[in-house]
Amino acid sequence: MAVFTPVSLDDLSGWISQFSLGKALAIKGISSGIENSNFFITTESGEYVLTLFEKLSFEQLPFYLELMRHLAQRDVLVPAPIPNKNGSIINALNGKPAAIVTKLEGAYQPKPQSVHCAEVGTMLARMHLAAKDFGIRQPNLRGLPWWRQTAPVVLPYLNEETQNLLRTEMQFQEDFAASDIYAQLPNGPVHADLFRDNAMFVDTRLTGFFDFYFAGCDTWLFDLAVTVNDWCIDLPTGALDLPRVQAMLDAYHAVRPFTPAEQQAWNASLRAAALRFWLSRLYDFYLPRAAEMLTPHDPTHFERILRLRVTHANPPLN
Ligand SMILES: Nc1ncnc2c1ncn2[C@@H]1O[C@H](COP(=O)(O)OP(=O)(O)OP(=O)(O)O)[C@@H](O)[C@H]1O
Ligand SMILES: N[C@@H](CCO)C(=O)O
Repeated sequence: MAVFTPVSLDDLSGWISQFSLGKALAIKGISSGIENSNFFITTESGEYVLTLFEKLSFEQLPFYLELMRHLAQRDVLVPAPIPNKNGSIINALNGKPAAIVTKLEGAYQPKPQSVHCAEVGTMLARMHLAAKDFGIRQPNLRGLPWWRQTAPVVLPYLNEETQNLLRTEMQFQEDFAASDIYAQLPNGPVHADLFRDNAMFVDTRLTGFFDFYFAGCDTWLFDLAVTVNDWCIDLPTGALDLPRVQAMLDAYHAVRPFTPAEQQAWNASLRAAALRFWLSRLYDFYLPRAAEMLTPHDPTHFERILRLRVTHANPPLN
């Protein structure tokens, strides 16, 4: 259950007249999201996704939706926000900010193979390049400053050995973020949450990335590390699957070649990406928000991934 604010066909019929999409024909709630109320809608012009934002405000939304518009205009495969007749892409519906975006074909790929990872690598590199001249800047709100706030909050829930891991990794990441190598890493707007359930495929053809609501400015390498840590692993152990890693890295590199600084920073970035999701999962697990309805994701998954990235040699960037 994940429609928090209901929208009837009647509600939609009046509201949709501000868009050039024809009459509303059908609306169906989508059950899988946990942040927003999402609906598939059908109008005389086709099928779309309607999202009512439950937490993000009118002031916060332009970064995400304008980024999607910017990318879609540059042929990056992402949902394109549909403007109303005044050009506005964020409009109130039933008391919430709402947007209509194009519907991506296909379904998410729960068991990606090398061919899927290569498609994702290519599109990720294209996305980074296309976002370079995006005019709105927002930091990654789940970056180092957020880790600094969150680590002390979750530490009391951990045993001593795990506390040591977290403290040691925080220090490692502080040093990394302050290093000359880090300062040389190319950066810009990134997705920052490109897990396998945030991309659609028709067979082996990628049809697009979605769920941009953790996007922000960070290093491109961090974004790639987040993506590799989910798409290219054996899920039960967290171990990297070398053919899938190689397929993703090769495809990315073919579009946007890695810099020498990135080659040196790869291992630290894989660790940073593991730490980011370990922390957010620990926080959601031990400090669930009052109205949270769904079971939180397992934090130990990213604890395992972090331990592996620290102790095992990781495949280099070529
Ligand atoms: N543009 C789109 N095209 C096709 N399907 C979409 C699109 N946007 C969302 N969906 C579908 O809606 C579901 C929920 O969307 P999404 O993951 O963005 O939800 P959310 O509540 O915003 O975020 P979260 O995944 O963090 O819970 C997706 O799993 C997907 O099936
Ligand atoms: N991708 C995140 C969930 C938030 O989108 C996780 O797996 O922890």
